[in-house]
Amino acid sequence: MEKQLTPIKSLNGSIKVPGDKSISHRAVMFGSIAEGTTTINGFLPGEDCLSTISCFKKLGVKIEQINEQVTVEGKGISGLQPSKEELYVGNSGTTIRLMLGILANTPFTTVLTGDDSIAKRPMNRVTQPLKEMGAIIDGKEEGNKVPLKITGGSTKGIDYHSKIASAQVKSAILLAGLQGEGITSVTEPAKSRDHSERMLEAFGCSVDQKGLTVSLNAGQELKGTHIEVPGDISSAAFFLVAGAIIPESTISLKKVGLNPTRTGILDVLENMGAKIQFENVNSESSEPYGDLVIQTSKLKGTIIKGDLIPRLIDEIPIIALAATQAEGKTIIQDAHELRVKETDRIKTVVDELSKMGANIEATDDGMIIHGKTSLKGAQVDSYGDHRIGMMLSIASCIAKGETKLMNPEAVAVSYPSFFDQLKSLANHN
Ligand SMILES: O=C(O)C1=C[C@@H](OP(=O)(O)O)[C@@H](O)[C@H](O)C1
Ligand SMILES: C=C(OP(=O)(O)O)C(=O)O
Repeated sequence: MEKQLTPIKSLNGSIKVPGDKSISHRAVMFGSIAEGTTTINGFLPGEDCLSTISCFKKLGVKIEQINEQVTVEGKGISGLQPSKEELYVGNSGTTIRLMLGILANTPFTTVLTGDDSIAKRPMNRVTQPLKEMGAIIDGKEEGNKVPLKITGGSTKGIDYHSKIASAQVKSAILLAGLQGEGITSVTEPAKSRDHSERMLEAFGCSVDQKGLTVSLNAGQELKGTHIEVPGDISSAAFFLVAGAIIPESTISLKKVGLNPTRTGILDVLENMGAKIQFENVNSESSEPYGDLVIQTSKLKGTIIKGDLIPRLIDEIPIIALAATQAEGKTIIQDAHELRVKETDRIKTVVDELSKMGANIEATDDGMIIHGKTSLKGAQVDSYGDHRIGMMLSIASCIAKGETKLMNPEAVAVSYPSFFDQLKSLANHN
């Protein structure tokens, strides 16, 4: 598919961005291995989270999903049944990596696979520690690439020191450590998102957090509960940047998740000079949220590196666009992880924004952007990466002339209502 996009004069109004993707995945997963019923409100009906539902249904879990409402009838991890077919995770790294952690303790064999993008993404970051814990895993490149075949059993606790700050790695190991025997600890080099830790506690488990180490004891049972999913700050990010860079704009974003392990984008935008107001800050299901109001702002360049990176990893494509509209130089470093997302996001951001006239160069672990530049319409491609598709759509709003976006349908992975919400805020004349 392709989509013709035209410049927008201003963006004004209020929207409720869809539910948080990380929290929606976990609510379905934890509900599926819990005893009793879990109800979820605010679920993200994006393709990635629907893949998670489809995988657990194949493992025999009864799940009913109507738009943002989900009911999961959990029967405990021992209630999962072998799937007759392979589990297809689509485009979703979170689904495959966290499921591997869960399947490390099921006494049967499961085959997992995904789309062309998943086929390129490294899995040894989870399969290697899970093998050490006792799971039997085979796959391409010795268990680094799909399809992967996992036979679970009784795992043993591990004291794992991860080289990368990854919530997917941390969560997979903790989920494996919940069953079997012993204590499981994961230490990371910087703090990654802590939704699993918070939600495990909401499901009645005890999780210990000291500095960069998270530990839990095996033999804990999850109890079904109710989960309220706040809006996804990674989705809100597109409108935060759009509001800041499109003239005469004021956008109010309702009930956006404000977990401090996810709010790096707010710190960066404020640092760049963006005017953001916080309203109605509250908390539900152990996750803070609030309304955010963003106005057109004069931005300046900044440096983004170190411990900040895991707090905004998925927002870097849209931050790069903001940097093209900021006075001065923006440097993004320590972001090697971008190379192994849905696309190589250093390459796709630099290639596609360059086509639109940005002054942007790739480095090994990030990029350097010189602003402020006027962008021009061009033919650009999401390459099937939802975040690249949405970033380019926002870029088209400020570009001179028409932009043709190839593969726009990718946005449905995390934000099916993206184009409708953009339209609802847009003023073209
Ligand atoms: O745990 C999660 O829900 C996620 C963790 C991050 O990946 P890594 O764990 O690979 O950093 C992030 O990029 C992804 O979109 C969602
Ligand atoms: C990297 C992402 O997701 P995942 O790893 O779950 O595919 C993302 O949503 O930007």
